Amino acid sequence: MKTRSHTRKVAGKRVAVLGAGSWGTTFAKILADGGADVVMWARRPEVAREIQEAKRNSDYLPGVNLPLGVRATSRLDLALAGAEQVYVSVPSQSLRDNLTMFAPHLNANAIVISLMKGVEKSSGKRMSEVIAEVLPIDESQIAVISGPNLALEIAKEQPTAAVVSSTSLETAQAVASIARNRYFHSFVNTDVIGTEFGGVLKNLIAVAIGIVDGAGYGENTKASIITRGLVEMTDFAVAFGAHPETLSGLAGLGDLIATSQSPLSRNNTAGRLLGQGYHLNDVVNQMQQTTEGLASVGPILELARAKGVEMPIVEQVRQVLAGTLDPKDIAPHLTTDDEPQGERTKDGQAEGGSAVRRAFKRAFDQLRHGGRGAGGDRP
Ligand SMILES: NC(=O)c1ccc[n+]([C@@H]2O[C@H](COP(=O)([O-])OP(=O)(O)OC[C@H]3O[C@@H](n4cnc5c(N)ncnc54)[C@H](O)[C@@H]3O)[C@@H](O)[C@H]2O)c1
Ligand SMILES: O=P(O)(O)OC[C@H](O)CO
Repeated sequence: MKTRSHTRKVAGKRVAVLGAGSWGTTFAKILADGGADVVMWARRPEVAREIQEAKRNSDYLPGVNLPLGVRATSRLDLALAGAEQVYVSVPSQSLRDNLTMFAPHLNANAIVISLMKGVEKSSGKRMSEVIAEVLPIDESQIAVISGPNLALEIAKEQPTAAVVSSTSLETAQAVASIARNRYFHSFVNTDVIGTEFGGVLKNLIAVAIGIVDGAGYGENTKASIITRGLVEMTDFAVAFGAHPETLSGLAGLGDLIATSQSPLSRNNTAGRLLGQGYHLNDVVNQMQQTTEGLASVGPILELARAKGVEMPIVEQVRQVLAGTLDPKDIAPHLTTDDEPQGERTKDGQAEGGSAVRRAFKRAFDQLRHGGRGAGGDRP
């Protein structure tokens, strides 16, 4: 009953999904099943044709039938004509060039939503930053979506949730009201930095988990990397202005659990192959889909260094990728040799003075005073 009335409310909202890989196609299904009028843009005409005519995308979502209402084209002008919301899902390293192509066809008032989980390798910028730089739109017209969202599970309509984040709460809510259906629930927040970095950073920890898995280690090792990995994610994101509670929400811990545990994750799979001893080039050649974590390691470590944030797990992932560390030696969170007894050797409740603790206090104060800028997952 609730679903039907929601579907009526968003029926006819014209939206575009740019990028027809596994996530773009799955997201088009989410939107169409929520009642929106969806047109996809696929770079390759044959992919657009298969979606348009057979309602299938067999390269990326084998065995999945798309809703009859999903249309597809390889012409950007047709995909973007009249679109009030534009969801972008291309590999992060191609975003800037793609945006330049999108710009002339974009409605001036459209909301642009990033579905991506990478940073630009050359600049270290988040996807929403690249969008703000290239497109002639206001910051309040930009949103990002992140969470525990393995495409194939969602394409099979297994229930999950995500966070829609925008510096404008109104924009986040407008997007959440469309990107929602009986199997996909969208929460909102205004912590764009935390939401985006959550999605980027969990990929790196998922690669680490894959490496230890491939090297033959068991659940204790993986659990300790997940736990200490979350600390690294939180320290990093908070140093850049994120709210710590966002990192313990769907876009942080939630996505970290999903990505670290699932064989469906490309990041986890790439890590496992590295852990089994394959060379990075062979792994990249073998992965036929976007593996954002591999490109994010370098820029994230550079950003971390600039802020004085320690990321021992991500650093050792870099060394495994570079071939300078044997995967069997990856357990940085457990090593205490040559370390001063300081923040790095602590776990759990930090003592006064840590960045995380200060940020928690800030966020709590903001919440207490009804601040709209808080993170976390809100209905
Ligand atoms: N697959 C998932 O489960 C999932 C879930 C959440 C977020 N994401 C994120 O979504 C983004 C896209 O990932 P995906 O899983 O759809 O990847 P994918 O590899 O399945 O598909 C990528 C798509 O982009 C196209 N493409 C490749 N190079 C391009 C270019 N230069 N210009 C335009 N299009 C190009 C490919 O043809 C393909 O259609 C990534 O940032 C990823 O982290 C993926
Ligand atoms: O397949 P991955 O590793 O890119 O992960 C997909 C999603 O980000 C999981 O939320």
